Amino acid sequence: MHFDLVVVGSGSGNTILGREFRDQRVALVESGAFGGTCLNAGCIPTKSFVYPADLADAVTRADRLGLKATVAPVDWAVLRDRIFSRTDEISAHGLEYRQGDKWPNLEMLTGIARFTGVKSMAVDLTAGGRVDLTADRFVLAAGGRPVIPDIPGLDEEIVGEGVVHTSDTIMRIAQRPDRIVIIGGGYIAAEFAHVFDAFGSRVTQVVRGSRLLRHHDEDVATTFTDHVRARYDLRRDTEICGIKPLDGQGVRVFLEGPYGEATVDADVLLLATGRRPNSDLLNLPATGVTVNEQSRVVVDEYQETVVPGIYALGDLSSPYALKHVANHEARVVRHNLNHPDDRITTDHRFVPAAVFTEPQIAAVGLTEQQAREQGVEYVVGRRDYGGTAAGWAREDTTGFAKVLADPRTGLLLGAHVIGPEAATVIQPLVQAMSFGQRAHDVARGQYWIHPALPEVIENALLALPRPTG
Ligand SMILES: Cc1cc2nc3c(=O)[nH]c(=O)nc-3n(C[C@H](O)[C@H](O)[C@H](O)COP(=O)(O)OP(=O)(O)OC[C@H]3O[C@@H](n4cnc5c(N)ncnc54)[C@H](O)[C@@H]3O)c2cc1C
Ligand SMILES: NC(=O)c1ccc[n+]([C@@H]2O[C@H](COP(=O)([O-])OP(=O)(O)OC[C@H]3O[C@@H](n4cnc5c(N)ncnc54)[C@H](O)[C@@H]3O)[C@@H](O)[C@H]2O)c1
Repeated sequence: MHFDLVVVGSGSGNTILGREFRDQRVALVESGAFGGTCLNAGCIPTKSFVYPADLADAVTRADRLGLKATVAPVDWAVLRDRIFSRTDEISAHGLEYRQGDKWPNLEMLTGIARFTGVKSMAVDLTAGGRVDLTADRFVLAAGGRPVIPDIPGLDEEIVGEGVVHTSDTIMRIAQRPDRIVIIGGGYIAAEFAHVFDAFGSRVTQVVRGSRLLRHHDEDVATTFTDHVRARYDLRRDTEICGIKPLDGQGVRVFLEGPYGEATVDADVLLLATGRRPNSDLLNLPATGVTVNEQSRVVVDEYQETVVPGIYALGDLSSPYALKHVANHEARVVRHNLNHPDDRITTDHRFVPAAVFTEPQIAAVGLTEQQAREQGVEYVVGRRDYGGTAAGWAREDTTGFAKVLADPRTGLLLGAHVIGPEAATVIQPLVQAMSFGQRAHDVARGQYWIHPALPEVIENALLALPRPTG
């Protein structure tokens, strides 16, 4: 079969195939659940667990506000089914839509794609059999998957099947675990530790280093780590020496840390030790597409690989494994496929990110450590949520906003927020950086609704010294 365009991956890749492609012969290949990670096992289900977890956590801590309240035992199955009944339906409808009458020019192939030669591909169909195809152009949007760490006693075969899970399977488990061990100190670990702790599980989190979220600004990471230590059992500077599934009784985790050797028994073990691109599944050398040291597909500023006509996007190629980045790159690729003589470039200048944990964390631009390491001159403005009326209302004692700016121009270099609704509160700073607005202009050139949370941003901006240039 020959196609004008083949898209591999139905996550962000699915958004490529708009109405402009109705008169072309196109194929969409997907090996897993239609709609990709964000819909089926990523952003959407996790945040749908995080929101009720935020509510439960707020109730548990409401006594500081003078409110006596408790959370009844959480009905995990009800929560889980509310979330997945919606996402599974969206996934099924997406697949039906692509298979249906509205797209007679589209071949929906369910199976694993791999290159067999230059611009030729085989798809091993899930239902059995194989389809061989060629195409003028390809979009590779095959995403990534969890890394399974090398731990003595951990057989990859058992991951997802009972007691050992990754983010791919943990949200669909039959019941809420009474005890969970989470390995890793990044985004996924932080978000699930919050969810399970808020729902009443006994959480033990194991990290190799001394700080959680170590790529974040040090002040934020330290504040968050201290907050977590007071909330659940955090084992820092600790190695996992082995695991042993216990017969029908969960799992035993062997640890070695500053306190010596220890064991922790749990009903469930969650591996949250990073993700890797799926580039190894595509047999890329057959078509000449290259990958870098992190196994990410190499693309230029147009999202094109070294092979003309083969584009890549999202977690497969991007240094930012974030859905808003994959969406942006997909828009760039779609434009460039449609306007080969007037292509646009990807803008990765100011990529924001948020960790939906408690307290929420959001960041954009340089951390203070990066500014120092890169020899970038900077000044800092920092203000606590507790110094604003909205912070008083919440009795907030941990949150703050911190901004870094160029001392001469007053242009923002970075922003870091930890506290209530940080992911929303930071947005004016993403805007300011994207449009080249100066810190003092942002602070004083507009009204800030009183008494609302973004006043912490206004105050942090005003805490910056006046630019000298
Ligand atoms: C638990 C979790 C929470 C997250 N939360 C957030 C968040 O809050 N905010 C945020 O911005 N990002 C979040 N992310 C990251 C976000 O989900 C990803 O960045 C985004 O989904 C990547 O989109 P993509 O299109 O590149 O890949 P995907 O959505 O992963 O799509 C790739 C698709 O390709 C398919 N595929 C792979 N190989 C092949 C092959 N050989 N043949 C055919 N099909 C193939 C896969 O089955 C998959 O469906 C989260 C991720 C996880 C795991
Ligand atoms: N809110 C969001 O935007 C969001 C949420 C979840 C995931 N994501 C994306 O998914 C990516 C993957 O998330 P993640 O949390 O798995 O990765 P991560 O890179 O954020 O964190 C991985 C953690 O695992 C630790 N680790 C790695 N190997 C280990 C080992 N062998 N033993 C013990 N610890 C080990 C690392 O030190 C680190 O603390 C993120 O980087 C992010 O881009 C985003």
